Amino acid sequence: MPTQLPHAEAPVTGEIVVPGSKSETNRALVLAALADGPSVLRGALKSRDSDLMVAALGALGVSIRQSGDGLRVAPPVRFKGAANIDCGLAGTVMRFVPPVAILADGPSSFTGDPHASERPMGPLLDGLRQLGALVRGDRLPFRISPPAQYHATASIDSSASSQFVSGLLLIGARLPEGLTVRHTGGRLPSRPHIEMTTQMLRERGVSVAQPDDTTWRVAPGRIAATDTLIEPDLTNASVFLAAAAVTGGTVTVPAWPRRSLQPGALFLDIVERMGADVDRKADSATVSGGAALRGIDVDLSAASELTPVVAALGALAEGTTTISGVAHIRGHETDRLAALETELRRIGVEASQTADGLRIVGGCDLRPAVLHAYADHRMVHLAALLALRVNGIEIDDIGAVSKTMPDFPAAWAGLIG
Ligand SMILES: O=C(O)C1=C[C@@H](OP(=O)(O)O)[C@@H](O)[C@H](O)C1
Ligand SMILES: C=C(OP(=O)(O)O)C(=O)O
Repeated sequence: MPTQLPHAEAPVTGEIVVPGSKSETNRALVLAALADGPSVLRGALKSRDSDLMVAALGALGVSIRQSGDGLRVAPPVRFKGAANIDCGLAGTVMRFVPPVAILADGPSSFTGDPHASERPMGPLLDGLRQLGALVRGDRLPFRISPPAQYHATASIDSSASSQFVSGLLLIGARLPEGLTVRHTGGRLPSRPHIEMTTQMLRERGVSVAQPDDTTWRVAPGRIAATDTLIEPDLTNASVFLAAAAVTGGTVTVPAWPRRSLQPGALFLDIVERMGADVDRKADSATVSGGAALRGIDVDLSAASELTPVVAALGALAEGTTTISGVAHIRGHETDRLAALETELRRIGVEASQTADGLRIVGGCDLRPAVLHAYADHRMVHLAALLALRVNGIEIDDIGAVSKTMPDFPAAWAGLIG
């Protein structure tokens, strides 16, 4: 049954506390599993992607339980091979857990949602083969047997996803001779996510060198157990801030970090360029809409997660918005370029794919429709933003938001009023 999305009868105004970052939560879980003792994570995300990560690490022998206001993660003496690890549609699970599985005492098998087998995996699995693992399959489902002897270098083409590099780097310190990862392909997307990986490793005492733009060297050694506070998810926060921009309202997100490697942090600059007012405080961010938004040219290579929300803003702005640098999002939860083109056209937006992005003509006459989510949380966010201005828009599967924010429908309804 499609769900009607709220229309804004008045400017959207309020404050919204968003849950923890998916990217940080799932990295912190993996690093805690690899650490030299028990760790505690506070502010961790609770959603389908983090549940899948908890279950995956549990299957490898990691103990993870709620303790007070945090998650206590205790690594096993040795990881055990897992009969079945369900990756769902989570990129962080399918790309970060297989490297951990090569440290186990036996083989592990990986499965996922039907569409998960369309997501690129080949370069990561090749990287694991270069480290000595035996891997059967090149996409989900696949099976991994740990190496008899570990090698210390992997050269892979990571242009389809930064997560291949991140996944390998996460285990580097635990290999007998450490690990050198080289990216050999074209443009590497989502570089801030790789920096998030290296920063989180360094925070845990791991030495990571980057001799050049496409090479990372992780020294062998211990990964220190930590007590970590996870930042709010700034990409999910952007959807709420965008609601202010498209309705002339004012929305504040508290606990916005002063400095963050989350790509969602870049949203503030983007929405400002489109004409909204942005107030960056030491511990919050506020976006206010006012005059009509204007279309912009924007390279989202560093922050491709933001493409659906920027596409929604472009559709509701005046003039043309051209998003570039995101060819690889054809391999995200769904082919996002095709999905965005199709769904925007369904309500009357002139949208067309380019070689590496989208061209969106704002100011078209828009009509309501039932939009499709393609199991993609961020396609629901697109529909929710469009519905604020186009009365009657519905979404076929609002449950897709459970991937990173199960509470999105209630939080959205609460804010829109
Ligand atoms: O490492 C991460 O946490 C992520 C990296 C990015 O993946 P890609 O490089 O595949 O875009 C991003 O889009 C994804 O949502 C999360
Ligand atoms: C691309 C995304 O997710 P994943 O971690 O599954 O790659 C996303 O959340 O936009």
